[in-house]
Amino acid sequence: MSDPALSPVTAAEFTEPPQIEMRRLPRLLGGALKLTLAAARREFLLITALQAVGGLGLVLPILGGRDLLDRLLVAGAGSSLAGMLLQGALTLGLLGVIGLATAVATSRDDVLSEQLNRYALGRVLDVACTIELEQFERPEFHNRLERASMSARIRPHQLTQGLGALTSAVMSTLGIALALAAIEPLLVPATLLAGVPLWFASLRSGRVLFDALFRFTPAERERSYLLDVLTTRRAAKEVRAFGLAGYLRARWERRTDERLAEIRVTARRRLRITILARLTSGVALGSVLGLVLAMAVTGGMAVADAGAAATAVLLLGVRLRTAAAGTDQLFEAAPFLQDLQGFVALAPGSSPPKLPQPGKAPQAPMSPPSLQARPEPVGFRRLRVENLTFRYPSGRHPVLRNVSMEIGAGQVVALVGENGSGKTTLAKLLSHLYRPQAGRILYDDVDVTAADPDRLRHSITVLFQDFQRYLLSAADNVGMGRWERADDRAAVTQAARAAGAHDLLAALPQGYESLLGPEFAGGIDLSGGQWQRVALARAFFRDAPFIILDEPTATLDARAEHLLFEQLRTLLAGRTVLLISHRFATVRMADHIYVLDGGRVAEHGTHDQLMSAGGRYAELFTLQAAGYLDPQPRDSG
Ligand SMILES: Nc1ncnc2c1ncn2[C@@H]1O[C@H](COP(=O)(O)OP(=O)(O)OP(=O)(O)O)[C@@H](O)[C@H]1O
Repeated sequence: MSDPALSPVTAAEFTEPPQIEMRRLPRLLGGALKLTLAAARREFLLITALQAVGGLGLVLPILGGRDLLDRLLVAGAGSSLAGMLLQGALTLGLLGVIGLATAVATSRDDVLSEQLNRYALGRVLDVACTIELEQFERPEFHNRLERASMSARIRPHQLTQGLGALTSAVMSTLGIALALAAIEPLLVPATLLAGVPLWFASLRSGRVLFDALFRFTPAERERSYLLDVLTTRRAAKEVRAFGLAGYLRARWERRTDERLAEIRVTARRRLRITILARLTSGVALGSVLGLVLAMAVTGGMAVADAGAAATAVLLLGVRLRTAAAGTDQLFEAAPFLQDLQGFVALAPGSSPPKLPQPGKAPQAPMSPPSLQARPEPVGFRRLRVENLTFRYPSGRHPVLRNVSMEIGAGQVVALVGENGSGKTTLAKLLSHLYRPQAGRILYDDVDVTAADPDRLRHSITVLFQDFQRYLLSAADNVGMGRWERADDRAAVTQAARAAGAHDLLAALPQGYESLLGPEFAGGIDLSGGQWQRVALARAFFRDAPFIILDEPTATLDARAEHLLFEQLRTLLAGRTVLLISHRFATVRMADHIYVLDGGRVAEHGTHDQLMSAGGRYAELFTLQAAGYLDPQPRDSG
């Protein structure tokens, strides 16, 4: 999705740091300004106006000060004290107003920061939620995602701070320049020239920082990963059981040392740039002050004028520094924002999923789940797969080669094969999570290989081996199978019953409202098999006509597994089921069985046909069955 506020400068794959060219800067800053206005128009305009008041207001105290000095020197003791006091009070009053404007601007800054953060992170989420799953297989995508997430958090705000500081500095510079021009116009361009080295330094320094962080993204991701392993509950028990904490910690420390070294080098390079720029700027400013002094000494300028001019030149110097601090921020943020814009441009045209409206009755596009009902399959009466070939982006060889199969609506088809033979991958293709490089998927002779996957997935349920454990309420864990009608408590309970999870969930302290997972206050953890029942309930609750179950009973106890498969036919009657399982006792009840071997279909048929064929299936079946039989008595002879 292209966001007008984040229109891409370039959406190319950034394997190299993007180049920021001077001619692109106005466009980039314009884009960033649009982003700010889209995210927080009111807050931004208010803050900018206050900063402008703060900046422009400086001119009056300077001119007021010069007037006071003039009166004192010219009129001496004869001048009116009351008039002078009034003028002094006015000047102080103005300084107060300026201070107030600045204070209010600062106080609104936190809100602005949060609004920008939300908006920019929202655009990052637009990409993360809608981009094809395949991108998550690519390290380059993760590098970009990491940078975009980091940039979204801090860079838009940094940009507005830079813009604010610059606006304020430009306004006050303008004010002081006007005051200086009233004294001696020549001094204005001479003083402003002193700002040029600072401006170039900002540009260069920002670039140096971005290049360093760009180079460091993969290492930084590794560091974050190690931190994650060391700090999350998921990994904590294995880290302890294997005594890995010290080893992993040392790796994290090493990566951190490398990062620190890189940051030191970068900081030194940036410091060199800054020192050089400040020296050049300081010399230029000193020369202007020398000129003022010379003019005063040679009588070219009155003493009061020279005093005010010197003050104005010094103040201008300070303002130029403030402006440089602004441009520092601006040019530091610019390449990161360009990178972010490129990432945001990756979002496909589809809109992000709609969120349920609080308090609004959820729409129910599907009929309430009635697991005993026999709805006609929505998608197909016959699904055909023709010569499917698929390779993962990071893989060297195809994982599936010329796979062809057929599934009739209402059938239970099983996929078996050894570890790594491609079963889960085929399930991912059939649920339209990935697109094959070759071959077709046909619904009743209609090629749906390139159809809108979101629409197709509406009629599919997939329960993966590594299903999610949502740290939400038990009811949510089930209801998220079809969030649009997650409030339908009767249906949630029905799905939980079908999956053998109802008694367990009803017995929790707050029943279905109990929070699952102990990471949040009041949360309760479940056993592996109990979690699997909840995941199965979620799959049932989805109530889709085509159900893909990848090892749905891997962690269920023998009784639960037996019960489930006893009931499966009844529970899922009328639905098409693709069942992946290593348990042949389960597989044998399928209408048709496909055996995968090294990414190819090695054989297929009914259990009886495959057993009579005496091929791979018969071999695996017999091997497993032998494990349940009494061992052969040892030959004592
Ligand atoms: N995301 C991935 N990127 C690269 N290769 C992958 C990816 N996922 C799986 N593979 C590879 O694809 C092959 C098939 O994996 P798949 O998960 O489909 O096998 P499977 O038959 O389901 O195995 P299992 O019985 O162990 O679940 C394996 O060699 C695996 O290494």
